[in-house]
Amino acid sequence: MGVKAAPKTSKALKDDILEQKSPAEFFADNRNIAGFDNPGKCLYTTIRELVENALDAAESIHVLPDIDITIEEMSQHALNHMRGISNPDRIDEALYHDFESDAARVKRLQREAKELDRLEKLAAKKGETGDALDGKRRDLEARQAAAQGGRSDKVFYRVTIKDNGAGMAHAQIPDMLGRVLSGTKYGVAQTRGKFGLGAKMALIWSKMSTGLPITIRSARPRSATISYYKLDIDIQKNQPNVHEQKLLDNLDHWHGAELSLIIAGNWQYYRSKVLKYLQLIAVITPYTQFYNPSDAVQFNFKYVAEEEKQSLNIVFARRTDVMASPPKIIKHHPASVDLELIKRLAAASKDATLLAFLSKSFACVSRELSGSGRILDEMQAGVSADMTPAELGDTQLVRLHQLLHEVKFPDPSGNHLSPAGEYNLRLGIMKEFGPDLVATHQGEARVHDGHAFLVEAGVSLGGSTVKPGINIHRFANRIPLLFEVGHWGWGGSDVITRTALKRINWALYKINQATDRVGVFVSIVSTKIPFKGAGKEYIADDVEEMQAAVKSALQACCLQLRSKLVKQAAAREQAQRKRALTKYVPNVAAAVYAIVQGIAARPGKRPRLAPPEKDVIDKVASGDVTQKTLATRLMEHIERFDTDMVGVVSKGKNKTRRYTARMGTTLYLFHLRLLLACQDTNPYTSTPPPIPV
Ligand SMILES: Nc1ncnc2c1ncn2[C@@H]1O[C@H](COP(=O)(O)OP(=O)(O)OP(=O)(O)O)[C@@H](O)[C@H]1O
Repeated sequence: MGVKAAPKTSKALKDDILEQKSPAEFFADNRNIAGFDNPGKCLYTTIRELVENALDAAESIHVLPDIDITIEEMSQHALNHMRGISNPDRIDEALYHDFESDAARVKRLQREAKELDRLEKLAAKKGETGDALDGKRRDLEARQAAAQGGRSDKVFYRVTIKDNGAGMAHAQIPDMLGRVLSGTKYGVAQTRGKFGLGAKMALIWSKMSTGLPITIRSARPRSATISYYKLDIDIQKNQPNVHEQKLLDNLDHWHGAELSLIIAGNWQYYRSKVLKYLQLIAVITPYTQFYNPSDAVQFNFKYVAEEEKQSLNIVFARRTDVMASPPKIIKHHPASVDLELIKRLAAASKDATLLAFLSKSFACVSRELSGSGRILDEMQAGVSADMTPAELGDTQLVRLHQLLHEVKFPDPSGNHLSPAGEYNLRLGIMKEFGPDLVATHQGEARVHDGHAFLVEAGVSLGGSTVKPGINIHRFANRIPLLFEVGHWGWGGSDVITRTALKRINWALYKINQATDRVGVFVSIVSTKIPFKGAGKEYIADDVEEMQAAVKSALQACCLQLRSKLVKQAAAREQAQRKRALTKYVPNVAAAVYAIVQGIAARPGKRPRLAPPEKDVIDKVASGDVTQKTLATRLMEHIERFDTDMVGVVSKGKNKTRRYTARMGTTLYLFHLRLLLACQDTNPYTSTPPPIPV
């Protein structure tokens, strides 16, 4: 049998081209992973990332944050001028025409709008929020505006954010801001930042959209100098590219950081999201202020448009200086470490024995467990107590990993976390939304994957800017989450949204989820938030402990509201009852007075009466009791009866109604007899007469 000839097509056998990408290149190619989807979203996420760094920096040195945010609009024309590029006139306009005719485009957009309306109606019917469709709606509106001759010109923005935080060490600035995946927040601590990515993504976007570098001014507390840098990032090499650096005199003893960069964006369609984000930051951190205490300002937000009338200057005023206690860095809990981490910790450890390594490197490993050598005895695998961690072999490390996950260590307590606090949350909600009622609750610390987490919730009712229905506001490590609600109809699911919409029976708490203006605020803090994606936009609904914690925090708020609502309803009913009865008092007093006066005017034909009725007739005859006296007595009776009713209202609506009806009958038929007595003293100071059924 002959050997088969190799196929002629040598093309298929050529080696595939092997390429490598730096982390910066990867994130530049996949910007959406980090929340940099389109120009509008890029502008929003840039502001968000820089504001969060500013807040982290101020809180890390326990200084009340003072943040200045300025967004300056810049046309392509102005940007070209800045970059020294001329703005030539177009020679051949036809080159710029679209292939789709204007009429066809308008028709297509109308079709898309109809489809979007249909999807939104469907979502509303299912009781789902329309957040998942928000982006689509905004995108469509942008295209509609462009089709109708709106502003289609690319717009650029200079974003400048200045804080009064810890600043950065001069030598570290290039790496911190010009090397993807570098940062100071990788430890086990609750921080807004986590990945060492956000500021670099803003820089990558500025490089991709305008090619301009970022400028940085920064000073550490008590530093005599201010570091000044102008740098960009070499995306292929993932390394900073410093254009200019110098040290300036710090004459004002300033500390903090000021970052300024120019990026493409779309303010028009992301304006509401940016303002909403700042409003929610003000809810969850209502304690920020200008350094000058007389200037009670939290955020100073300035939008400078090319046309003066479109500019904005918004101040989010501070309400309190009660700052949340700062989060603490803790050690790894044994249940949270993976094999790789154990290897790294063991290799880096300088401890002389394994016992010392276990008790010093991990949280919640008590002396009783590590000190007595019980864990080491359990390890077996040839391990002895006097070995150093660096001497552990691969199999021994695997065994240690297994043991750390199998032995029941106490849970982390959660006192290293920094929740906003019920006081701050309530204040923030009151200040930003002005609701009629608000209830807040902070749950107990719970644990997921060896990391403690805490859920705080607030539920509000009313507020002039709140839409009817359930309005959900989500926070994670005190960052507002505005996007990717994770709709189950549109992929994914978010634990807060899903719990509020599907796991709470609002009617049980006397809340109408369709018509009442309900604000739901849920904040989760942890050393590890199980975010889906580097954009940190939502927390998946697959962690049972978290579902349970969110649900119980919301239920606790709802219970508080329920009792307030019941009391309010009782007070309202009481007022209504009083109004209804009071209305008849003048007529009844006049009618009764006329009858009694008639009897009094004919003394011979008076019925045989005993006191107190006889006394009344005598008093009417002598003029001591007038129509006014009767009216006053009736009013006193209504007042007194209502006071008695306060204790009855909690017995249920039907009982209250029956009681009210009886009271009306009593008042006008039976009690009249006694009213007529009209003694000098009020007859009702004694026990009221029995009420006829
Ligand atoms: N305003 C600032 N003040 C002080 N340090 C800052 C400031 N901005 C950034 N930094 C430093 O630069 C580092 C990198 O910031 P970057 O935004 O890239 O990532 P991160 O905040 O650590 O994490 P994440 O990507 O999750 O936001 C931070 O860890 C911090 O040490």
